[in-house]
Amino acid sequence: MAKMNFGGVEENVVTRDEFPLSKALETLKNETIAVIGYGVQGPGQSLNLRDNGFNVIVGQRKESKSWDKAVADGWVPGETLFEIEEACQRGTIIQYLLSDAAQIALWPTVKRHLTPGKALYFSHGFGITYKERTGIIPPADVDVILVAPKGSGTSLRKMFLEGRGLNSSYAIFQDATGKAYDRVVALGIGVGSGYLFETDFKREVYSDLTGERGTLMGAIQGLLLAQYEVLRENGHTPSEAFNETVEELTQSLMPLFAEKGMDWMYANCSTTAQRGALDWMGPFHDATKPVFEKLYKEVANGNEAQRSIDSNSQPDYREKLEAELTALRESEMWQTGAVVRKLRPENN
Ligand SMILES: NC(=O)C1=CN([C@@H]2O[C@H](COP(=O)(O)OP(=O)(O)OC[C@H]3O[C@@H](n4cnc5c(N)ncnc54)[C@H](O)[C@@H]3O)[C@@H](O)[C@H]2O)C=CC1
Ligand SMILES: CC(=O)[C@](C)(O)C(=O)O
Ligand SMILES: [Mg+2]
Ligand SMILES: [Mg+2]
Repeated sequence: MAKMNFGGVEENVVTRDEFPLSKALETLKNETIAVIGYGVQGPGQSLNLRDNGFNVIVGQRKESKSWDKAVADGWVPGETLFEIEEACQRGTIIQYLLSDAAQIALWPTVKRHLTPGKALYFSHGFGITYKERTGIIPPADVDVILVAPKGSGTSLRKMFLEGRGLNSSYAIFQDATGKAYDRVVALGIGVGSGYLFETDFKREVYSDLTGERGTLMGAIQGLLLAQYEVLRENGHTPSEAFNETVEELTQSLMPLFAEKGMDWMYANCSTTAQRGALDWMGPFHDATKPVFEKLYKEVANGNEAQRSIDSNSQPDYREKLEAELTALRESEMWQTGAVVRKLRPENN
């Protein structure tokens, strides 16, 4: 494990140099990795593992679109693709990648097949951390481990195919076999992680729920919408409002701070922009910090988890989410976005 200095703070990380793919393959050579669920993370992780040469099978409900997708991706029914229960029985490592709500429903099935020495793997600290609400309490004689890619399974796969890697955190909740560390790190490398950083299940889920509700998804949606509305209410065209709010951000400025940091973005903008942005950073920070504090509290007290369990356990949760996403897609702002994307020269 390498110690790295992050802005003055030392952390344990695992890099591909110190734990290469060859070592991961050797570590897991006698294991059957059963990836349960073929939604977003399932395809990304299982396909990367397969392409990396691991012994991997998929478990998915037969009467589902995801089953058909798995077949289309080359998983063979009866050989590498099974009903969930059969995959759990065959796997020595069970990667539990159903939606967090479905993990509660299927837990009795999975638990039956957690015989001594197997490993139970999560990509989210949810089920274990909120165990009073989920009922997910693994037997004591299995390893319980986590690799949480910090991004969508779609990006995990795309970046793998581009020869890149998405960073992941890893954690060990229970080391029954003495092999949990090697197993978790080998799996983290195998699924296509960039580097791995250490966490525990609770810190993973608290930070993840905060991040996706915050800057990664919820906060950015709210922030962009607020600016777009103000520009529109003051007579600016959709084209101007969208370009000045979203297109310039994703196409010009975000790539700059992705490449070399926020200061690099500043250095490549006008001194007019730099002066104004540095001045307005403060008011935006002060206006949003209390919202982030409230959000973190709601995560830590379990309310956010309960809301998610309650809504995503309803039989029609997919239809309800889809209706909300349709409304978002059909809003003026994102209809404008569709046209703006179509007008990108590379899309013509
Ligand atoms: N979506 C992502 O990219 C990320 C997800 N995660 C975590 O990975 C895990 C999997 O998440 P996703 O891939 O988003 O899951 P998902 O919402 O795409 O669902 C995965 C699978 O669950 C199955 N499923 C749903 N309800 C079911 C039921 N009642 N019975 C049987 N199967 C059912 C679906 O058929 C689907 O194949 C979760 O713990 C999530 O928090 C972590 C990082 C990113
Ligand atoms: C993609 C990711 O890591 C998220 C936003 O946390 C999730 O999909 O749960
Ligand atoms: Mg996440
Ligand atoms: Mg998440």
